Amino acid sequence: MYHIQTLNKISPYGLEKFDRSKYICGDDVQNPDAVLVRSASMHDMQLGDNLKAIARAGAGVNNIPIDRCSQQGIVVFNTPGANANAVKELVMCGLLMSARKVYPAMDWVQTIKGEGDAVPKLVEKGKAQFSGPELSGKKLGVIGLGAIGILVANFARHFGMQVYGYDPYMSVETAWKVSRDIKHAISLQEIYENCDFITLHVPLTPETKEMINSESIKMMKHGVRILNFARGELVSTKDIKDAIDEKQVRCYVTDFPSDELLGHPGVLAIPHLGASTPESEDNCAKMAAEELIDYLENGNITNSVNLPNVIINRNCKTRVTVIHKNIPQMITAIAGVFGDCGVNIENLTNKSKKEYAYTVVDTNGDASEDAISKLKAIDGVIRVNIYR
Ligand SMILES: NC(=O)C1=CN([C@@H]2O[C@H](COP(=O)(O)OP(=O)(O)OC[C@H]3O[C@@H](n4cnc5c(N)ncnc54)[C@H](O)[C@@H]3O)[C@@H](O)[C@H]2O)C=CC1
Ligand SMILES: O=C(O)CCC(=O)C(=O)O
Repeated sequence: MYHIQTLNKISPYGLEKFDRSKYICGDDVQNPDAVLVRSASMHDMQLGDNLKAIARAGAGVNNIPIDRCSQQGIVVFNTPGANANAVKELVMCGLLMSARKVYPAMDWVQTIKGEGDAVPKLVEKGKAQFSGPELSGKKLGVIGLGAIGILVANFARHFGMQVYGYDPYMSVETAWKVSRDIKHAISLQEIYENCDFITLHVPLTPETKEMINSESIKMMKHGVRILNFARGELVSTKDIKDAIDEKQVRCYVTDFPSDELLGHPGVLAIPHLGASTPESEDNCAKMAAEELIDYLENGNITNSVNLPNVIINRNCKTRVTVIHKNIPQMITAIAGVFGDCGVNIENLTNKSKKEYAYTVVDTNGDASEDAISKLKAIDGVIRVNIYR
């Protein structure tokens, strides 16, 4: 039996992918083979020797200790694009709310309850304080043109916005999806200096941490509106609050509230709802479950953030997979063990990702305990798995 520990509420649509004759799933599972997680932080968790994989039902993996996982041979998966439409739709809502003061206006209108026939008159009198600009004709800067950023950029054109996109790491494949009338910004400065609205869609990395700070805000247009549906740590809390107080920033919409931000005028705080739709929760859970199943049962890797993607049909008696450091002589050493044990290799695949590599060996022979011990003893080998 495989044991899957869930760390958050995971859609049943995903959980039902696990065949109950082979899998035990639950939040109380001990010593799991794999973990299925959404936003729960795993940084302080012990990663047991039996743990082979972690699947993040979502995009951001900053809640997972990736380096520690790689060192222990634990494959970390995410579900690229599976929640992008949900986030895009809430970003559109955020754009409108940052401009049209709908939220404070709805709060205010409740205060005139009980005024009887005077309500319509009071509405007409009171509404002036809540007027806000249209999006049409305004400039929107999208930072990060991945699964979400592209959808946001392409959709905002339908509001009549002029869209600037910035992403120095964009692949050619991704570039094909960007609408032709989106202006390709060649620097962040170009976005900061030109845009009335700026929306962040980058992962949290050492490079992006607090990228919105007093220096970057200084370059922006007076009265800019900033949206953050990516991660709270991308924006310096102190600097954004100061900039709002100085009216340099008109509104900050964030899906990542903190105590310091809640209640601050000009901050629209949403409780991390970007991906909270049944459709996106189903998509993410299904994709994450399928990734785990194919890895645990076949050693195939799809959508890993720390190891290369390797998907090979299994039509041999035995598959041995080796997670190892991406250093010279590894393939020779691994193949040598099979040769020394008199086992013929039918198929050998090796792929690498940065400092780590993955070798899949298919054979019609058997992998003896002796062979497995010898593989594990090779300098640079981190983990060996056998699939029969
Ligand atoms: N609010 C929510 O519920 C959700 C938030 N997120 C957050 O949004 C982020 C983006 O999600 P996806 O679009 O699905 O990820 P993605 O991986 O498809 O796109 C991220 C893009 O950012 C670009 N990028 C990386 N570093 C950059 C930099 N320094 N400057 C400009 N571009 C840079 C990458 O090239 C990539 O195209 C996630 O990492 C996550 O933190 C994602 C899903 C739901
Ligand atoms: O699972 C969630 O609700 C959060 C989604 C998210 O932040 C992500 O996918 O990066």
